[in-house]
Amino acid sequence: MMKLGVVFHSASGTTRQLAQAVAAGAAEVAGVDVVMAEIVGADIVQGRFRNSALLQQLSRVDAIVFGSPTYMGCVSAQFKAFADATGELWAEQAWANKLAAGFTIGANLSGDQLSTLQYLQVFSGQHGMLWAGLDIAGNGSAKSGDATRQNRLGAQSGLIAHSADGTVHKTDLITAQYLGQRVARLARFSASYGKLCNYASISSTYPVWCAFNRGGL
Ligand SMILES: Cc1cc2nc3c(=O)[nH]c(=O)nc-3n(C[C@H](O)[C@H](O)[C@H](O)COP(=O)(O)O)c2cc1C
Repeated sequence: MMKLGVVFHSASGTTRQLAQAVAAGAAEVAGVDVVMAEIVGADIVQGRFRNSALLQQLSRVDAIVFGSPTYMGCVSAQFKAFADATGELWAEQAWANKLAAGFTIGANLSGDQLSTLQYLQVFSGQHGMLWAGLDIAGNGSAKSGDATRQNRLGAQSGLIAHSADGTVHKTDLITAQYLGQRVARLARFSASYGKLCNYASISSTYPVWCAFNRGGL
């Protein structure tokens, strides 16, 4: 059984709704178990994230989707406290070759959410993780040609969402669900065809990778 973790912080609930949608999408993929890990303020003592059980849980998953609201153009302080607490895991590269992806939400349409996604991508890179973005062209699903117009804000390095009033847009939830499903499928693919350990092994699995991208797997 593959395991996919969804790690997120949410103060007023919108990021949590996206996290739940990511989890629901991942859970649709057969053979994938979802581990929800919420970063809460009580786990931060004198500025330091202290929930070692949550960190241990993540060492056992095959893929992690990170979520944070955009605060002042980056992740929230609570998410950053969690990230800083992974320093020892970084030193051991304990999360190397796990898949990673991310999502964020802001109150403004262009409220610097991309900067948050880019931080999540750099954070995953520091851990030697393999980043998966969205394979949906902006404002519409090229894959299915459906009418839901997924990825309405057009970011492809991950999901960017927007809520002006605390209500999460239906399309953002559908896109979050798709992101969870995609990462879960990639994790299962990676397990079936051997670990994507380095660039060389990615090259050697390239034909299979293409088949996956065409929806063949
Ligand atoms: C301290 C603070 C800073 C924020 N900074 C930004 C920002 O830079 N860009 C933006 O679009 N929204 C910003 N927001 C709005 C939040 O990102 C938005 O309300 C989000 O939906 C909150 O997520 P949550 O419901 O999961 O807590 C900020 C909110 C707070 C409280």
